[in-house]
Amino acid sequence: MAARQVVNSVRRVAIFGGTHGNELSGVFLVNHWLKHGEEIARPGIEVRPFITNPGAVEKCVRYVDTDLNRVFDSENLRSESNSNTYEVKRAQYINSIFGPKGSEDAYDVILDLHNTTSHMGATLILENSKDDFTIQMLNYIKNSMAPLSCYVLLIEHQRLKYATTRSIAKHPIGVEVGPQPQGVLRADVLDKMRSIIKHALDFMNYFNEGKEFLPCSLEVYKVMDKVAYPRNANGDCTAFIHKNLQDQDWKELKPGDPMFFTLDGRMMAYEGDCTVYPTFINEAAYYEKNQAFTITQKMTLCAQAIRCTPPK
Ligand SMILES: CC(=O)N[C@@H](CC(=O)O)C(=O)O
Ligand SMILES: [Zn+2]
Repeated sequence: MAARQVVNSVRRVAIFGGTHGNELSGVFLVNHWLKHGEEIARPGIEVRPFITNPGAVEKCVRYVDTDLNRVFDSENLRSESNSNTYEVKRAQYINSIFGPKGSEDAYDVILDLHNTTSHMGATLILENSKDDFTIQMLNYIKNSMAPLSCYVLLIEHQRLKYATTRSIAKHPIGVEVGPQPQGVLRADVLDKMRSIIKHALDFMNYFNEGKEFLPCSLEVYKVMDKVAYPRNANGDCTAFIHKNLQDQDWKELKPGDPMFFTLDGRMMAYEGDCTVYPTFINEAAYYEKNQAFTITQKMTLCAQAIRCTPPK
């Protein structure tokens, strides 16, 4: 018989919005749920909606001093940390409520709501390829979203991984839906995000009720690299996303395919040595990070069956 993991029931869940203040689906959903909690209530689970970066939400900007979704590392979270930017202080506060990161007291699950200007559709972001509970949840959400596509981006990578706000939970999940311009709310994007949250909460409810989730496999796109914009000596971009690549997130990019164009009419091709799957193509927030798109490879993860510890 295949092994089955017995996991504790889910007790505390947070839904974060406004980690980036100009990504409005999460801001409006969380503010709505703060007033009308029935939609996200599930028996026996404390579900807490929370605006993580109110200063950035107020100004409708990504961040005030520094990107909140990059500062949840042990260095910044140490209370004696001498960085006292708005976001680092905020990170310490958030960690004191929903963490501490890596401890038994941390929240079980954090769903962090984001939007992208890229054509990524409904995307779930996974941080750990060995987290069977989360893989099972993402598999459930993906199947429940069908026939709508729902992609899973695995950001586990030695060099490229970043310290996210949600990473203080035992099971962190990023919800990334696009395309939506910064500071804009689109109904189609909001609907997708809202369904993802419904299915995530339903999964945790069924799990707590004792339902067994059988072994599963999940197709994910694993982050392999990022591609920078070509720039001149002044640091200005000299080439931009080619029209053949625009909106082609999750589709094959082959060596020789057009990648960038220059204003003087040159095309620059992708010169990797194998077919890859680009995503976060032309994400507005990544110009300052000098990231034109992310390169991923498709792979399949497997998770053992899971079942909740029976109540004593
Ligand atoms: C466009 C955007 O903000 N994306 C998120 C992805 C994530 O939450 O992992 C970020 O860069 O923090
Ligand atoms: Zn974001």
